[in-house]
Amino acid sequence: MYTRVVRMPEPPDVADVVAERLLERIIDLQATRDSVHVCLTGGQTANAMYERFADLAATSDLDATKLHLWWSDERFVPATDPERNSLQAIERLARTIPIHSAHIHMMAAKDGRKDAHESASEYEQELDDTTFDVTLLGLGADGHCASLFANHPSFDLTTTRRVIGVEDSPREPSERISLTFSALNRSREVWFLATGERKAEAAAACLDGDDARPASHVHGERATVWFLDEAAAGHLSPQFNCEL
Ligand SMILES: O=C(O)[C@H](O)[C@@H](O)[C@H](O)[C@H](O)COP(=O)(O)O
Repeated sequence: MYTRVVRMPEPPDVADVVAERLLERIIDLQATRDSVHVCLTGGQTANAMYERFADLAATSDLDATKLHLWWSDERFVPATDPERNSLQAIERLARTIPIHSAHIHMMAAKDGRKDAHESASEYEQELDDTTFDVTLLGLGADGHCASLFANHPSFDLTTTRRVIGVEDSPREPSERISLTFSALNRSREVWFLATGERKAEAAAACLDGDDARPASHVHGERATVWFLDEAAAGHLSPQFNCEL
């Protein structure tokens, strides 16, 4: 298992490079597999990447029938609320990619019948023993990833639950559903995406293994790759050399 940093000049370069590499990886895996499982994230950096991925996919050999999409976290709001991470990703990806609706594994929306905890249990069943081929994660300026926040009950390294309901999130909206560390770490590769100076301190701390930051505890079984623009890479220790 290795950790690598890929540094690029500007935020659009992060979107471009991650989209190209993700498409290439999925197409490679599809040559030998009936299903490829990608776990998506919310956030502005990821949204820019989904736009780019959709553009590239339109003229690629991607086989949408073999692609499964999952989410690392969701904002627990009504189904049509544009704040939903899944809606933001799907509206961008579905522009060019005809993904099977049965392969779009969204977390439940708030419908007044089940709460976030019950919905988390349902997602845990749907997840079953899935291992993600690639898990994408945004990084909060406080070092959170998915909806696992520092100094908050969601930051639980010992839970055996794989999906949890999150209340009183320090970031709006306050109710969420999140994969836990045990589910996120069931990924062959974890790819963090972060841009902007606001993320620089957290990115450096996580790469230095600061235990107090949730994102420090997420690693791919094979690889953990941090895709950063120069601003987000501004505080990294010298061992994380430039590489594209
Ligand atoms: O629901 C959410 O808000 C996210 O899943 C969250 O974990 C996000 O990925 C990071 O906060 C980074 O977001 P940005 O890329 O927008 O800074």
